[in-house]
Amino acid sequence: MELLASNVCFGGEHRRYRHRSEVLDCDMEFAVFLPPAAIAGQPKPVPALYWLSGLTCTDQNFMQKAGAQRRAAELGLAIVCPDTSPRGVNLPGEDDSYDFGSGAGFYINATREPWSRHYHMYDYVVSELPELLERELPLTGKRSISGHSMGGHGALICALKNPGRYQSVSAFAPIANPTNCPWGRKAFSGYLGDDEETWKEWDATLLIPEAKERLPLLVDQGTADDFLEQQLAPEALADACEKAHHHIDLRMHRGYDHSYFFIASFIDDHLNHHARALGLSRSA
Ligand SMILES: N[C@@H](CCC(=O)N[C@@H](CS)C(=O)NCC(=O)O)C(=O)O
Repeated sequence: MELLASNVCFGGEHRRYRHRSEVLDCDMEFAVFLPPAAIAGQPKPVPALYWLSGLTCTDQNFMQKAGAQRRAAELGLAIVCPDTSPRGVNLPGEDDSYDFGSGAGFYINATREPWSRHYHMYDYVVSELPELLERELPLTGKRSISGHSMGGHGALICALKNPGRYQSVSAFAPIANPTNCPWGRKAFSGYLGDDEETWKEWDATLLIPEAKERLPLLVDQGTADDFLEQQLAPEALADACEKAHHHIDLRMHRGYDHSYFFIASFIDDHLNHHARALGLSRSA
């Protein structure tokens, strides 16, 4: 992997890299924050939080706007931010809308042509990227996962579908029941085709009853989020959890919207949640 940039930040380092992804069949860029412990004279391997961003984002939105580095540096936690879709693959229509194609990979594996040639973001974030980073960087191989909106849902399905792979999971304003909202239906019909049966394995709310591992879900949602009613439906996820006795801490925050101002306001709670599960000693 090729180092594109690095910035010292709270005694740690924010780095951007480019690499060739085999599962996406294109070059990808991603960002990593390494806490001071991982870059000191004798670097000590640290666990990693994978952050999946939402529609229109790159690896940079979270790194520049969430303000997560201060607490991550204190905790000794690395943060990995992948991009949100394959890039530069020149599929017809890939840049036509903000909620499909570039910037909108939905962290699923497309099965429908032409998207199936590149759009395997699920395999990328669950397997290829961690395998690469755990080879190349001082990471322990212990992982947690979180994200926002499309990426909040991505985090939920990555954890629900892979028992034992993550120590903890959380989400900000996830698209909680994508088979039942316009963003999700557009993406799933485009990437998976018209047979809605095939959509079910990619919907967190529908995966809850079958979940093999009972990781508690921490979900934060703003009440002034413009997408809350039409797209996000956290109550569908909470209902599914209640029926299946799956623990969920759904926190509704009055007045907060869908932006990174909301994420920045509560990111420390999420970092502490993950640090506890990862056994980091300075966790609150
Ligand atoms: N129509 C909106 C939807 C996109 C949107 O709100 N994206 C969220 C994730 S779903 C985001 O994180 N945007 C980038 C940012 O705020 O930095 C737009 O294009 O601005």
